[in-house]
Amino acid sequence: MNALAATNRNFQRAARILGLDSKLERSLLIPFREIKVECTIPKDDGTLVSYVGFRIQHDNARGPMKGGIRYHPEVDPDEVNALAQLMTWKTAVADIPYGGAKGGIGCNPRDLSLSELERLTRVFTQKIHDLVGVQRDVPAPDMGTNAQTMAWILDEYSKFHGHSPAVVTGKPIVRSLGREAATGLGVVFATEALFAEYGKSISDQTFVIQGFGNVGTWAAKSIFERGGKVIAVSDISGAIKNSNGIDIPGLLKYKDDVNGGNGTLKGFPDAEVMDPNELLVHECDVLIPCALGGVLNRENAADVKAKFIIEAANHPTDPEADEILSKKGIIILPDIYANAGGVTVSYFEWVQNIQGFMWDEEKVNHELKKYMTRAFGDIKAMCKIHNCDLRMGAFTLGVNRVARATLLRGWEA
Ligand SMILES: NC(=O)C1=CN([C@@H]2O[C@H](COP(=O)(O)OP(=O)(O)OC[C@H]3O[C@@H](n4cnc5c(N)ncnc54)[C@H](O)[C@@H]3O)[C@@H](O)[C@H]2O)C=CC1
Ligand SMILES: O=C(O)CCC(=O)C(=O)O
Repeated sequence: MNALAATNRNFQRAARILGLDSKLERSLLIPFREIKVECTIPKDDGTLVSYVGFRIQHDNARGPMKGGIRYHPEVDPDEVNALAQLMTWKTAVADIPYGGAKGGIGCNPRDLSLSELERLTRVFTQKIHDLVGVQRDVPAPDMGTNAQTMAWILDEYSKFHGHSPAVVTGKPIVRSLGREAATGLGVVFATEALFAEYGKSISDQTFVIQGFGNVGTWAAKSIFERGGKVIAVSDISGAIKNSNGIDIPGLLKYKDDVNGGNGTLKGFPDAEVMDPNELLVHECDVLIPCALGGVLNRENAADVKAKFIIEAANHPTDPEADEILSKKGIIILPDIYANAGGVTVSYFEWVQNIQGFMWDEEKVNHELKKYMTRAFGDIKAMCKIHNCDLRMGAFTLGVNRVARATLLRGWEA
């Protein structure tokens, strides 16, 4: 099922549970604005190459729209639309004063040099600068982008509008303490909130992680620091396993030492190579997808052996897989809650930039834990009211908050 159909289906199930009026339901589903731009840049050898960039602004009933920018070959309007919609429900679940948006460029960042990536980012910013803004739409990193990308956007945007640090979040560490780690650390705080219900702790569980980029590395590091055993990980280059637990600091150092920090886990000596397709169905307590959407589907769901799935990636579980996994009794912590740590710390960064005042990292992480724990309690309350699973608990929570804000603001033009 494509990403948009899957996301719409979850939204519609929540709308039905909440008994939303059909006109309100339709209005919440249609994006506020869809932007599609051509981005042509000269390559380093002087030849021209054109890419298509998107920014889909889904909803702003609760505040400025917010969400990452993805550089990936599979970026297309349906995928970005689904991701933008998920941001609307996610910011509402986290109860931060934002709506939802997402952007992306259909490109493979690994095939572009640093200077080509900079030119592409600047051209994209020139094309969208008058439609984003501190109180309008605030981008951040996602797959294939990082703090450097955000610094270029800030610089380019500021040429048009004056210095505007709060126009993007996830900026380099000098401007944003804690944001780089936030999604992965938030995933671990979310897991701890879930485990509290089951009397479990990170240190007595085994973990399998798909994707070893921003989210996967920080989740793995935080799990390792708490005594959890990461027994298999994968990235675009392949998958590795070690039933005694992978030495995560060693793997991070290995990845950093290869290719100036852009390395992969390929060739890491203290683990066995495994089939990446086997990784998702590997025997473990907790499976954490941290890469692409739709990786758990009707082809592999029946074979999943994990007891818990923590959705660090956006929409990693197809609705068909959701049904199969639920019937097997596997507990799924849904994306719009599990990976909300990133946007929550983005919110802290935005607040600090607007105030011109910087928090220390201890405060950032303390507040992050508070927000993640509170949101879990709010989701559980919805599960109890509507007698539903955690995904519908999170969706009904998010959709209800956005629907209430929409109705309070009124319909008149
Ligand atoms: N960066 C952030 O703050 C947030 C990211 N997310 C979601 O988390 C996921 C990962 O994002 P990031 O870590 O930022 O991206 P990233 O670009 O830093 O890392 C992605 C990782 O996935 C790996 N990967 C790509 N294709 C793969 C495949 N077929 N099999 C296994 N691994 C593969 C890459 O090699 C890389 O290790 C995405 O779904 C993103 O939307 C969600 C919330 C916030
Ligand atoms: O930090 C942000 O604003 C957005 C993060 C993001 O794109 C996501 O949560 O999927």
